[in-house]
Amino acid sequence: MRISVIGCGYLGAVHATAMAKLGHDVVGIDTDAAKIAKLASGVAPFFEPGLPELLDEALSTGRLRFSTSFADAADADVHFLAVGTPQQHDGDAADLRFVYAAIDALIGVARPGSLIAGKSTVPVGTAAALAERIREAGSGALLAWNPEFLREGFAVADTLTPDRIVYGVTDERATALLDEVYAQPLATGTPRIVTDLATAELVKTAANAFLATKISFINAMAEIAETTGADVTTLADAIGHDARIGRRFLNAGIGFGGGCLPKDIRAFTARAEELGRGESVAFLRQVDAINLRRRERVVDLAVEMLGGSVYERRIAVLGLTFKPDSDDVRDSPALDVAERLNGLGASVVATDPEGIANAQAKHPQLTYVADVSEALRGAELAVLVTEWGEYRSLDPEQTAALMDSARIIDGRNALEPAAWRAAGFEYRGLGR
Ligand SMILES: NC(=O)C1=CN([C@@H]2O[C@H](COP(=O)(O)OP(=O)(O)OC[C@H]3O[C@@H](n4cnc5c(N)ncnc54)[C@H](O)[C@@H]3O)[C@@H](O)[C@H]2O)C=CC1
Ligand SMILES: O=C(O)[C@H]1O[C@H](OP(=O)(O)OP(=O)(O)OC[C@H]2O[C@@H](n3ccc(=O)[nH]c3=O)[C@H](O)[C@@H]2O)[C@H](O)[C@@H](O)[C@@H]1O
Repeated sequence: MRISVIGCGYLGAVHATAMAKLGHDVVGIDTDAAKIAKLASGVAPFFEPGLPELLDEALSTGRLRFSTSFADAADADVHFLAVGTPQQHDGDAADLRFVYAAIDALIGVARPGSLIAGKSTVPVGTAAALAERIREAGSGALLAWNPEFLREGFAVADTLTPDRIVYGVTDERATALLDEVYAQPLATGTPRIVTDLATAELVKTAANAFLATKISFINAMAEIAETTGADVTTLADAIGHDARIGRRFLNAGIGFGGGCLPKDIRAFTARAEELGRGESVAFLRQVDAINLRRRERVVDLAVEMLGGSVYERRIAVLGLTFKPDSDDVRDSPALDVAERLNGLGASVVATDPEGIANAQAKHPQLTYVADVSEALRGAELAVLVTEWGEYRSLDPEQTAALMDSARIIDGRNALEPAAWRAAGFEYRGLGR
């Protein structure tokens, strides 16, 4: 099939490349010329394990190309819409301007009978409004919503072998086209849910809201554990054995960040309020508040451990990205903690295996070093805020030898407390 992917950010670049891997003839379109030039030359514009190899392979087969011109999408059978839907600058709602700009551009080129399949995460009701806009413009293109559930760091596998595929459709022709697109994963038994537009949009929003709630639930338990001397990690293991609860997404720590969970729960709340259903998801405000409190907790702990002030004290911040195996620092709790400590006058030295360039672009005033040993050297406190494998496997004795004082905050509960304490560390986790 001929496929266009509109918007080649984290989602779109992976989707375009994976579609070529599935045997389709793909063009990726983005308004960012620098990004398109990189992708076209085989360079992934962000860190995602497995993507460079897949990109190379797809480009070499000739099945994948990139362009800044919507005209190059004109002959596609299916256009995937993967532009950003960030939080508005002055509120919680999603900023849909990129979605509308892309739809308007597509209306100008899409063939009658071709399908525009939305992958971006949008407030419920958006797809119906877009379908109306397409119809009013007299375009014969169809619209479907086909939300995406990939996780950064596992994006390639999540796209090639998804847990499920959801189509929101109003026309059987859309289902048939999407079945052709996903023939390969469907043939291996991937569950396919065909529904209406609103349900498809809501499935995505609900999934992210649930995941965020699960994380804030365990972080709320961490707060109680901190007051009672209980251990939240043991608690998570114990409740996680109940298959109805499950252990995944019960890791307490400095909480969730990234380009999706935080903005998606806020956009959901804003949309529900618009619909007069604010009370139905009012708990999501608590989910957000619990999450943000965890960042403050780490900063308070740092102040406490350094005897009341971090001013001019050297602190090594290990991690900048919102999670390991990503270079994404959008709404990163790790970067936020580094920034807050810096704001209190601490002498912060931050490090990350992949996130320094993006962090530097956002917060140029922080001091960054590429090497973790250099970050630790002379520090009076280490704060682990992104659980990269290389930080998890740090040797406590060697770490103590590098630092001025053996103090560590394990903001992701990723270390073995006994081993660090045995090496002389004052070790503090979150809720343990
Ligand atoms: N990042 C992720 O892991 C996932 C993201 N999503 C959703 O996918 C959407 C995109 O997210 P990301 O890829 O992370 O965002 P992003 O910000 O990395 O990428 C968006 C891209 O769209 C491009 N763009 C903006 N306006 C355009 C236009 N009119 N025409 C063509 N391109 C245009 C931008 O230049 C940018 O490259 C969001 O709605 C997000 O919630 C959903 C699942 C996973
Ligand atoms: O809509 C999206 O963009 C995506 O958002 C999340 O994926 P992602 O943002 O890549 O990252 P997650 O693995 O979900 O982690 C999100 C945040 O939660 C934190 N987290 C995760 C799990 C946990 O137990 N505890 C915890 O604090 C992570 O450190 C990270 O900051 C969802 O997991 C994807 O299914 C979804 O497609």
